[in-house]
Amino acid sequence: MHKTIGKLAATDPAARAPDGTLDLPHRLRRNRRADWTRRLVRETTLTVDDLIWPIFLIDGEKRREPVPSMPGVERFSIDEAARAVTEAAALGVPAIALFPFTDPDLRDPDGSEALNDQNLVCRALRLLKREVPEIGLITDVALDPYTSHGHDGLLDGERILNDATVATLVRQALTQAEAGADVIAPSDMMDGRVGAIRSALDDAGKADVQIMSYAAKYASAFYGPFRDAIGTKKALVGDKKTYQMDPANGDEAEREAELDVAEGADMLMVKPGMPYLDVLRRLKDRFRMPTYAYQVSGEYAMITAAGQNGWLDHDAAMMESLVCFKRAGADGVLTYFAVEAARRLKQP
Ligand SMILES: NCc1[nH]cc(CCC(=O)O)c1CC(=O)O
Ligand SMILES: [Mg+2]
Repeated sequence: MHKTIGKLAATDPAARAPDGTLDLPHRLRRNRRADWTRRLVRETTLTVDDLIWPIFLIDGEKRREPVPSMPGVERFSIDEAARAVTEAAALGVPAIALFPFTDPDLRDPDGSEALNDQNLVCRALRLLKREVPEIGLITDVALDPYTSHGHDGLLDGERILNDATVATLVRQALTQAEAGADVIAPSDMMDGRVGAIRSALDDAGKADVQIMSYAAKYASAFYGPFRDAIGTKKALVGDKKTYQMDPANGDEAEREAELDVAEGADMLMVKPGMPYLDVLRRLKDRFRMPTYAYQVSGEYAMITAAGQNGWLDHDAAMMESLVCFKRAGADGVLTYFAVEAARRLKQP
């Protein structure tokens, strides 16, 4: 019998046997002593079903163009995208998210290319729906790939116009749904856009199209490489702090999510990922919604660059980061590592 049950054994001198053995009733290391028991007590698992792969699109044919600040990530012309997405689907990745690099000549202050049903995203949607029907297609709703000033909304001088932007986003969402988007993902952070998009989709006979809301999207420095990838970094005038959230705020994330749930969001997202795991946990616990984390471009760049320098073990850091999203409450992760991670998960 342990003399010390209920006490802190190690601080009780009586608990120490003459040979120095601690008289411990609880030894948490017992469950960790071999691989089989570690597997048996594991609380969360990452599977390929948890992975959403964001990809970048460019115009042209047979083109794959590296993104310098995201080593290993390429922009695809849509024929190449079909090839890459076919491979992702074969690995079991359930969904992809599409982001266009728009020709600067097609960008204007109103982002009108967003409403063109022949734009890069719409053409990719139609091709991918035909060639890879088994994968889910998620599209980003926001104007930044299409505006000459790089903002997600319409500007009046330096002011982002909320309600006028929402009207345009609704039309962008309908254009994407018409072209074959399965999930509309508004990333713009305008107030009221989820409700407006939901009712417009329903009125258009698109009640089956889901909405994944970027409910808590922060004004983050970690989006830098993404803005390189879609070519908005040089264009962007000022910053996005009047619509994206202050990284210092957590309660406000709950209010953002609460409104999006009330407006009809099917899924919630927190973005960025790793520095915001507390926000993820709060939203999951409070709303019990399907909740996703976006491991953004800057997070990808950090892990990849440190791996390339030999400063950390790339694959181990990648897999650890992904399982930690699950532990923090994510139902899935948007990650540029999706295909690499899926390949690793396939290994015996
Ligand atoms: N609406 C734009 C958008 N959608 C996804 C990302 C960032 C994704 C990433 O960094 O990987 C951004 C960038 C931004 O808000 O400036
Ligand atoms: Mg909101």
